Amino acid sequence: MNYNLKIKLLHNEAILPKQANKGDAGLDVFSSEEKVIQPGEAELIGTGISLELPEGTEAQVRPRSGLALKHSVTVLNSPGTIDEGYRGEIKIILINHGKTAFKVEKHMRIAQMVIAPVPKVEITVVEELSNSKRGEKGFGSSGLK
Ligand SMILES: O=c1ccn([C@H]2C[C@H](O)[C@@H](COP(=O)(O)OP(=O)(O)OP(=O)(O)O)O2)c(=O)[nH]1
Ligand SMILES: [Mg+2]
Repeated sequence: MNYNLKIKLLHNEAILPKQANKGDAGLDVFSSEEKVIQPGEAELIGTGISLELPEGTEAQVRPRSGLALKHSVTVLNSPGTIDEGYRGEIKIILINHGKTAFKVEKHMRIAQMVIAPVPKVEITVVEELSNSKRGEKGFGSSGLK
C-alpha cells in the first residue's frame, strides 16, 4: 500500500522522521530538545513535527529496541496512538526504567512511528454472541509452555 504522509516542521530544531533502511517498518522520530530523564521518571519530549495522516490511517509510536536494551528507556504508552485528525505537535512519552539518569540529546532518535490502516468499525449491540472453540477460556487456559 502506498500512502502520502504530510509532515510540517514546526521550528528550526525539527528533523524529518526517516527510515534507517529502505523497507524498515518504522520511521525514526527525532527529539527536538534536550532533556534529562531521572531513573523511574517519565518525560514528554518534543519532536517539532506535526502530521496530516492519510485518511483511514493512524500512526503508532513504538520504542526503539536499542534504547530499551542499552539504557532501559522505552515509550511509556507504547504503542502511542496518533489520530488521523491530530494536528498538534507529536510528543513522545519516554520512561527511564534504568538505575541512572538518561540524557535525551537534541536530534537523538527516540522512538519510531509506524503508519497503519484503521478499519472502519460499526457497532451492533446483540443479545447473544456466536459459539467458538475457545469460548470464555483465556488467561493461560491452553497451558503456559
Ligand atoms: O504518544 C503520543 C500519544 C498521543 N499523542 C497525541 C496524538 C493523539 O491523537 C493525541 C491523543 O492521544 P490519545 O488518544 O492517546 O490520548 P487521550 O488521553 O485519549 O487524549 P484525547 O482525549 O485527546 O484523545 O495526542 C502524541 O503526540 N504522542
Ligand atoms: Mg484519545
